Amino acid sequence: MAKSSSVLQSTLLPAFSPLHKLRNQNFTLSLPPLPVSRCRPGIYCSVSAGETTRRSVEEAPDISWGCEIDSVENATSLQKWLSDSGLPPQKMAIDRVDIGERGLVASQNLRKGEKLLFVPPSLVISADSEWTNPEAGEVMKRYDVPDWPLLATYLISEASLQKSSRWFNYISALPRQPYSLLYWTRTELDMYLEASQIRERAIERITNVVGTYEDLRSRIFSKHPNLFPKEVFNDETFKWSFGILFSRLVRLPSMDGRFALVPWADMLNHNCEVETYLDYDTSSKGVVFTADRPYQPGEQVFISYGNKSNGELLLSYGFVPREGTNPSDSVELAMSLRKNDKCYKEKLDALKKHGLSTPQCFPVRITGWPLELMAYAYLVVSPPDMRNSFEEMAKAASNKSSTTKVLKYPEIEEEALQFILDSCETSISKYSRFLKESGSMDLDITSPKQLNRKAFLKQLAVDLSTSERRILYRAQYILRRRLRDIRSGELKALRLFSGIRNFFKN
Ligand SMILES: C[S@@+](CC[C@H](N)C(=O)[O-])C[C@H]1O[C@@H](n2cnc3c(N)ncnc32)[C@H](O)[C@@H]1O
Repeated sequence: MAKSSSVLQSTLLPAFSPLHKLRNQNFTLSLPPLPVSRCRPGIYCSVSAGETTRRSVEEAPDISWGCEIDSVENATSLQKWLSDSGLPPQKMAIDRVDIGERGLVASQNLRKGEKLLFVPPSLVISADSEWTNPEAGEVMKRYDVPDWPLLATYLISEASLQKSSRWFNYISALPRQPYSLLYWTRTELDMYLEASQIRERAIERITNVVGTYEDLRSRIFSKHPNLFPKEVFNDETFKWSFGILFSRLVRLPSMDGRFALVPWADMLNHNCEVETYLDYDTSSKGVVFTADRPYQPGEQVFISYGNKSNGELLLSYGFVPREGTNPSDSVELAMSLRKNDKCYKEKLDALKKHGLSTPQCFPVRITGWPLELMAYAYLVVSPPDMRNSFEEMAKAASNKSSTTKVLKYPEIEEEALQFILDSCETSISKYSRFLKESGSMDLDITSPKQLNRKAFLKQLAVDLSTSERRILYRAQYILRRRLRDIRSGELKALRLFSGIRNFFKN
């Protein structure tokens, strides 16, 4: 399903499309935003289960690199290797933490405004990094592969070379199974995220990853099987490498917007209340962030992954911040043209002309909804005698309108608001049904490990649904109040009118 508004775009949002769609275009990726998340001790998500994974496991070997996400041992070796390789002495250390399992913790007082990290470019992985297997790198460059699939292939290539790769210590400390919706099976997505539009986004993303791998396989790997053997470069290893990229890749604005994996910096967890981002510092020539608050020794240090909704955080990073703590939270509301509309085709053509469709999703926030959504609602409810305005409405709904003028059609405002309210209520009822049923949902468990996984996924889905429904409840409240005001205003006008009429009669 398409999304028209750019409200959710942030500089740190990964946008990813398969090669067959984006050939010769640059992939645009970036890192994530920052809400406070709840710690869920004792629940781990390290087991693959479900039909997709089972099938893949039969076809391809398990990922044999990386570690359990809470492993501090590998992180300690990483820390040592980084300092031996030129990372300056740090005021933070890797440790087990309440939020995010492993994270960076202040080892001394940190001042607000202080620059931290200073990871040199030699320790950063980007599209320009040297390949331990130079022939494989040459082939990928010859095909002009864009950054995202290039980096995904690079990561697999280096991981498979184990100790011969200079990144061995880094890769050993990466999670063997990154938390991300890429690891949810189709059944799990359908069962747990049935009410949320994030389900569609996850399916789309999984399809893109599979499509990208298939494209690389048919165009490049199959022609160079010695350099890219199937046992190493397969859909399972690509799921892993893309999972790592989605949850750890950053865009560095001061390095010409380059995408990079920054060892050490990628141990920082996200907090919605923090407003500081990673970037390259031209004066110190290293990747830094500036502390936006003081930290005491032992306190966990956070950065922002960008202004992302809870759904987007779940999609890329596999966690949902605690309800009400994410000021950037939003929910996608789906709206559709009415099938029995006499002007259905004309309206659809107008939408298509501006890159929109039916159904179409718009982000609703706790503070309100975008003007594009209102324009779309006007188009849906407008009668045939307003056909001259269809074009203007579709354009305004697409966010491409050059004027900042707010569309106003007083004659259909009430109907448009009622239409949005109906869409909200349809969506609310889906969330309520899921939340009610989730209490008695059969988890179909066959082992204790699966119990952990299923309970974990279900909890994430409940948290996401609760936070998305909360935004819709707020929208419902505002819409009802507005409609009440309009209707009572009309009533008053009507009374006034009949009063005047009676006056003249008498
Ligand atoms: C860039 S890595 C941060 C380091 C990571 N904690 C580790 O141990 O490798 C991003 C991952 O950290 C975790 N994470 C980051 N911020 C979090 C938060 N606020 N709540 C829960 N998990 C978080 C998620 O698993 C996410 O996919």
